[in-house]
Amino acid sequence: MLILASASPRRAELLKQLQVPFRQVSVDLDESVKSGEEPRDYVVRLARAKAEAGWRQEGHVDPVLGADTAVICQNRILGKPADENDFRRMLTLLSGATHQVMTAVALRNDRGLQHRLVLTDVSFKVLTRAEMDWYWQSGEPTDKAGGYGIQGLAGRFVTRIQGSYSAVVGLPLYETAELLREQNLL
Ligand SMILES: Cc1cn([C@H]2C[C@H](O)[C@@H](COP(=O)(O)OP(=O)(O)OP(=O)(O)O)O2)c(=O)[nH]c1=O
Repeated sequence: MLILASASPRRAELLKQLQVPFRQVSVDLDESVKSGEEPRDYVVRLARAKAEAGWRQEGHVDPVLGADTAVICQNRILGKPADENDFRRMLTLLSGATHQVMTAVALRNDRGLQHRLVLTDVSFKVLTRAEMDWYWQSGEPTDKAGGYGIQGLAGRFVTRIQGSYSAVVGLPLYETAELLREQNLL
């Protein structure tokens, strides 16, 4: 059975849309950025590392999917906010601007390790202080790259998206289906 190497409930929900049976495991990884590493290299490296870690952890038998999402603004990688100040710093960068969401998905099986990288542009309205306060109070930002979730309350801040909605939420469905089909898993 396919394995999703992710603790994210959102990724599991998205993968269900592909109607392939899977089980979910979590893997523990160092997610720090290497010095001088380009954002796209970083998300690809992490997605591949998650798939590889799952493959090793679960005994090199079942195919394993891993994914990683990062929000890139002014060539800076915004991870999950460490605290409220960090959240405000991130939302101030995103306010009234267009940023890029990078999601990589990787599939490891006995034939090797494949991946896809998906880039999506997301534009935000100008955010007021009151909107930032309200959004922080909701509790939603804490576990999300860039400090927001497009699928939740922050949906109202998004004026435009160009690319893959499912990739922004955490798992690009078209590209994941493509990877699975190539390996005769779909
Ligand atoms: C930008 C954005 C991110 N996110 C989420 C997707 C990811 O779950 C998370 C980015 O962190 P990740 O480190 O990619 O993933 P994760 O730690 O949640 O799960 P795992 O490593 O176990 O697979 O932010 C949203 O849910 N909505 C959004 O609009």
